[in-house]
Amino acid sequence: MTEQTNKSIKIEVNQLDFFYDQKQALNKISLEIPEQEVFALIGPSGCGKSTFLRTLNRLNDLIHKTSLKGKIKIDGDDIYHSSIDVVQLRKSVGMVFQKPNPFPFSIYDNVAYGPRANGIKKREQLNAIVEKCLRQAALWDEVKDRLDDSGTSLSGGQQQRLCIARVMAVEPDIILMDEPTSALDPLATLKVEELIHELKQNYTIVIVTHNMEQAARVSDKTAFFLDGVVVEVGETDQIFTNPKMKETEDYITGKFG
Ligand SMILES: Nc1ncnc2c1ncn2[C@@H]1O[C@H](COP(=O)(O)OP(=O)(O)OP(=O)(O)O)[C@@H](O)[C@H]1O
Repeated sequence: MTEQTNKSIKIEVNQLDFFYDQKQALNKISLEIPEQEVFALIGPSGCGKSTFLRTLNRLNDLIHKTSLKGKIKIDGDDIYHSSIDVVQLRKSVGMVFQKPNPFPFSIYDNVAYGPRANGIKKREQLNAIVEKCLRQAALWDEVKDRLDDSGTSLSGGQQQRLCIARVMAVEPDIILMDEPTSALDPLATLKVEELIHELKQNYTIVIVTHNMEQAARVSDKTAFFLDGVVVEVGETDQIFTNPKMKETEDYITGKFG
């Protein structure tokens, strides 16, 4: 829940339109996402939440025949400007997917992969990064004696925390999460939610979730999407207890979606 409201704006989205070929999936989205908060995106299936999330690290660029209008600024820089290094952008805007997707390597190598790719070769340095990230991901105690085991040998919830550790190892500022707990059981979900709460001290987090209780539990601000439009955005408490728009109320009370 919100502790303070005077944080600086990390991500500024202005009049964003997004198209898959001729089909418009996002329509005039304008949002401000403050730093070191959790920002939830909710709305019925197909309303554009994942599309929006992927515009923030330009992952949609990889999809054929897509186009975009409007502006997205991160720390004041237009991330679609021709001078932007997209590889660097994706390092600073990490992503955790719906289904845990560890590499078929050891637990250690999953976390060390990004730092190694960035040129870090010294074993002690890699050891320190691996331990720090696994601790931050609240996984260290469960895996410290089996770092050489395959990442895929972990439980689903552990795999998702390993993926979060892997993202953190490249030192992003922003972590995007696309339904990160939808494949997890309630206990594993709780652990990941606790982790999200811890992580916002250091990161700006944008999370897509279908789980209304989860949005209410973990986020500071919430945007309600419908048919590619942001119908309402505000403090999570307000959205869930006193929504201004009828569509928001109908959705959060389960009347549709
Ligand atoms: N790769 C794609 N090519 C063409 N259309 C797409 C593609 N991905 C998404 N869409 C369309 O864009 C619209 C928004 O989809 P998106 O996946 O962003 O919605 P969502 O709110 O995340 O849905 P869900 O909650 O089901 O994951 C939908 O109409 C979808 O069919």
